[in-house]
Amino acid sequence: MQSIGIIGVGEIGRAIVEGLRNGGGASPDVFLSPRGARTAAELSERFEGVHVCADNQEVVDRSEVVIIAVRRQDHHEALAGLKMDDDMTVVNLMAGIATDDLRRTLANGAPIVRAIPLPAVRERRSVTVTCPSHPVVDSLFEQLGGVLPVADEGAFNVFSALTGTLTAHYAYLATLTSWATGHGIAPDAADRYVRGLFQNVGRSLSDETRPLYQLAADHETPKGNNERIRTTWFDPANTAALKKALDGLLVDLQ
Ligand SMILES: NC(=O)C1=CN([C@@H]2O[C@H](COP(=O)(O)OP(=O)(O)OC[C@H]3O[C@@H](n4cnc5c(N)ncnc54)[C@H](OP(=O)(O)O)[C@@H]3O)[C@@H](O)[C@H]2O)C=CC1
Repeated sequence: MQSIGIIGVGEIGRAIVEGLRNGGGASPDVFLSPRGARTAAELSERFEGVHVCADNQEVVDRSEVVIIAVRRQDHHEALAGLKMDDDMTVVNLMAGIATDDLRRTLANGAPIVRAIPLPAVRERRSVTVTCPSHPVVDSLFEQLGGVLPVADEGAFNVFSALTGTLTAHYAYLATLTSWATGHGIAPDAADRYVRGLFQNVGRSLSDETRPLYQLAADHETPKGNNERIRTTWFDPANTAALKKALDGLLVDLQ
C-alpha cells in the first residue's frame, strides 16, 4: 500500500499515524483530514510523508485505503456526498456503525472493513479485530501489533463491547486507591502501590500458557484474602450485573 487516508484525526487517528511511523522502515504516505487541525498539523510537522488535506474529498482522492475515525454522530457530515471509486478500501473504526449503515452514507460499492484498533497501536502493541478479513487491512494492523479477523458483525460487536470495559478497570483501581486514602494512607503511597500491584497483573497476562481462571487460582491462597474479596465482592450478583451491562451495550452496538 502506497497511501493511506484518515478522516477524523483525534485520539485514535493520531495513534495510528504514530504507530505507522514509529516502526521505522518504509511506510505509506498518510493524508489527514483538516478537522482536529492542531493534531493534524502537529503530526505533519513531526513525520515525513504525513500531509494535511484541504478537505475530506482530497483525503479520499489521494488514498488507496481510507480510515474513517470520526465520532459516530459526526459521520454523516463528514462523509455524505464524498466521491469514491469502488476500488478503494474503506476502514470503519466507528463503534456502532454497521457496514450497511456506512454503505448507505457512502453510496458506493467500495469494500468496507470494520476494525477496532486501540491506542496502544501507537507502540505497535494492540491486537486489532477486523471484519471481514481483508488482506491489505489485515496486514496494516498486523504491523501495528497483530490482527484478529472475524467473519461476521455479530462476533465483531462482542469484541467491540469488550473494549467498553477498559475505563471501568481504571476506575476500579482508582476506587481501591481512594479506599486506602480513606483509611489514612497518603495518596501518593496508595497510588504507587496500586499501580505496582496491577502492573504485575498486566505482566502475568502475557503468559498465555495459563488460562485466565488458572491465573486467578495461582494468585489465590485457599481461604486467603484474595479468595475472600473475589467471593464476597465479585459474587454471582456482581458477575450478573456486569454481564447485564455488557448485554445492554451489545444490543446498542447491533
Ligand atoms: N479512542 C479510541 O480508543 C477508539 C475510538 N474508536 C472510534 O473512532 C472514532 C473516533 O474516536 P476518537 O479518536 O476517540 O475521537 P476524537 O473525538 O478524539 O476524534 C474525532 C476527530 O474527528 C474530527 N471530526 C469531527 N467531524 C469531522 C468531519 N466532518 N470531518 C473530519 N473530521 C471530523 C474531530 O475534529 P474536531 O476536534 O475538530 O471536532 C476529531 O479530531 C469513534 O467513532 C470511536 O468509536 C475506535 C477504536 C478505539
